Amino acid sequence: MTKSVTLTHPSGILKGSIKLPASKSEANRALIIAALSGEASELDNLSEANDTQLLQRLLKSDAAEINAEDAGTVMRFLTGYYAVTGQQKVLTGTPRMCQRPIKVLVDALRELGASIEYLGEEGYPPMKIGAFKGNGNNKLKVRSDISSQYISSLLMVGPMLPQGLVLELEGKIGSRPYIEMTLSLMRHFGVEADFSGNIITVPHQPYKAASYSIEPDWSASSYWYSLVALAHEAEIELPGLRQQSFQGDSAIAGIMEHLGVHTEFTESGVKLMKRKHDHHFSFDFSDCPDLAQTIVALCAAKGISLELTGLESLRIKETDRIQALQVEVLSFGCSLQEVTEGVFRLELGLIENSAFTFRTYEDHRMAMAFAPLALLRPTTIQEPRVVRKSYPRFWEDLEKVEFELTFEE
Ligand SMILES: O=C(O)C1=C[C@@H](OP(=O)(O)O)[C@@H](O)[C@H](O)C1
Ligand SMILES: C=C(OP(=O)(O)O)C(=O)O
Repeated sequence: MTKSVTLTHPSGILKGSIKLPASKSEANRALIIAALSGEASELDNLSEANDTQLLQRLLKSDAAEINAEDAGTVMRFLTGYYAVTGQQKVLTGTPRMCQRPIKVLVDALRELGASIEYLGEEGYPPMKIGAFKGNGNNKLKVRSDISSQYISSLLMVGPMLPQGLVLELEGKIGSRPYIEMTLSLMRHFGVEADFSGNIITVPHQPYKAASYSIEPDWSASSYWYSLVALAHEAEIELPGLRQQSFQGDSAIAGIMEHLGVHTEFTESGVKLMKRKHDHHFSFDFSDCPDLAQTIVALCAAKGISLELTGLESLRIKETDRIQALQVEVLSFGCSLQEVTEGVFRLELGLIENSAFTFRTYEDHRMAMAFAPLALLRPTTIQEPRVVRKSYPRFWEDLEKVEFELTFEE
């Protein structure tokens, strides 16, 4: 197992065109919908991300025990899929996955007529899924302030239910663009759905086979934005990204106008160029939680004071991301504190270290958010293999723009 990678960049000048991995969020929805449609859909540009490769394998597997590893979408989407198609499966994951809550989804599926039994702690994987008695209630109230993945999982199986599905979302709607992405892909595969106020209605109807080309991953693009912001000079092209995207993380383009990167949308994708940055930035990450780590690392490095809200879901992701950030920003002499409920402030410090070392907490985004700092100092990232979850070629792509990498076994 590779222990660490140390990165340096001799010139600080970045030029090149990078083929990003495809979005694992889009891919994993398209795979579930294609499996539910029962017809052959043509999915182009499926992600090489482990989360997508894993779901592809699991959907073909007839094993009784299914391991979703550390992939939230795989765990949540397969729970809905197996429950409503009545497949008898034991569904488990990594030790961390077994600490990520799933009660809201399981309660909703049980009301719809699913039989699901917890094999460990109530409310958490592993679970045993059994027969589906599909005459349950189809009008449900569901909390939407913990994870949008529960809602997406329910929506995708909605058209298969005898009476369809009506969801009333309760509480704040976190990660809303991911719910919209689910509905957009469902519509692409021929079903109608309505999202008005906090009510989502999905009538009973068949999915239709369709072809779909998965867009490159806007979340992965965020690391390239950060690299451009930290470089002396830069011109980076990211082919295939679309201005009209299903992905909420395309918000990175607007955010980075404040933090030192201008985006030009071209016929073939985007071109990133350096520009002046603000000295203070405030942002609500409720719609795009996966961008928070990139922005915290970048602002700490560039000395941009930062106020963040909408971080509630970060504590139950691959790691407790707030805690991980609080520890790692100490390398810059910075501190990340909750100043009033839900409001975090990054207090700036002095960068005194001659080199950086960052821990990654089994979280791909910790590795990729902090790697760009190698443009300032030699930077060591521990457990670099974590990137395989969403962006397995991340280290090779850095080599393409002349980073020098030394792996330690
Ligand atoms: O539906 C999806 O594809 C995702 C939804 C988000 O999770 P939450 O809804 O749990 O915030 C996001 O953080 C995750 O990376 C992918
Ligand atoms: C939170 C993430 O993934 P998931 O919840 O699907 O494991 C992520 O990729 O940042």
